[in-house]
Amino acid sequence: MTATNAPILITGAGQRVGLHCAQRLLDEGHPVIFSYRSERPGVQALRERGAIGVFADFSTQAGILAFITQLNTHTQSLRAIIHNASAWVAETPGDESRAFIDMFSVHMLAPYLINLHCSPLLQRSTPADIVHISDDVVRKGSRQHIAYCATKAGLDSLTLSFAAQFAPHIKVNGIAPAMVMFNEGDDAAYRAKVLAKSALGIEPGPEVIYQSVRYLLDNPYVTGTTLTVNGGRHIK
Ligand SMILES: NC(=O)C1=CN([C@@H]2O[C@H](COP(=O)(O)OP(=O)(O)OC[C@H]3O[C@@H](n4cnc5c(N)ncnc54)[C@H](OP(=O)(O)O)[C@@H]3O)[C@@H](O)[C@H]2O)C=CC1
Ligand SMILES: Nc1nc2c(c(=O)[nH]1)N=C([C@H](O)[C@@H](O)CO)CN2
Repeated sequence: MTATNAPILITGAGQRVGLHCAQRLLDEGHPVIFSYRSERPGVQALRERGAIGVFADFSTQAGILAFITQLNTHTQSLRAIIHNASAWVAETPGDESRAFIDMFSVHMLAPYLINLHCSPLLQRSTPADIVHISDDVVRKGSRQHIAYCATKAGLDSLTLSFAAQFAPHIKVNGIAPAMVMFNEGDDAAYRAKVLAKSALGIEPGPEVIYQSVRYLLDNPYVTGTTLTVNGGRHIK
């Protein structure tokens, strides 16, 4: 059965990139289901536009499976799944394992279980896509975010495996951004340091990620690919 306008699921859409992409998908007429963990103004704003918010804490298997159960009460098909939810946590002395386990769970276990359990929903839509949002830092590693980088590298591996597993009906791709938007607490010195790392030297904002999502959803001949969106960090 081909769903005419099946919803798009985007995780971690309460703020920043996920919120922007959810808003843009709504702008373009897609029904949206989104996951959130904390009540934020963005969560209410999406609800007011008719999007369905589903609570999710992806830090445990139980939380992931509970989300999947809830999701299935809201829809019988999905046009796409965008795995955006993420924790960017540096190593904290004495608590390294907790951080690693948390980021393994949100960056790898959640996409893995959601893809496996929700592929039947995607099978009911044509076309159908999975998008994993990773990080350009996987390309060379990170001294300050070892566990974060390793778990994002695992997500890139899931892109390749699920692309092979789900072809030809479901396309599976990744997006690997470098800095697209700073965090509120980032001071001027940090911002200057980060901007100097790329050839283009700008803070582009979340629209560049939506443009990448749009390309992947609209292109029928791209799968198993991860788009680099990094301002030319690799040539600097
Ligand atoms: N911002 C940037 O410059 C860059 C971003 N990226 C990637 O792009 C994506 C979007 O980035 P950005 O918007 O900054 O992301 P955020 O840091 O704003 O995180 C997005 C959401 O993920 C949710 N989240 C975190 N941990 C969990 C969890 N355990 N369970 C459920 N939800 C969770 C948070 O929900 P809540 O707030 O409700 O707790 C948060 O709102 C991410 O995958 C990120 O790694 C990659 C490179 C650069
Ligand atoms: N979940 C998140 N992941 C990342 C963030 C973020 O704010 N949340 N930010 C970055 C930085 O911008 C980094 O790219 C700067 O070099 C990376 N990942």
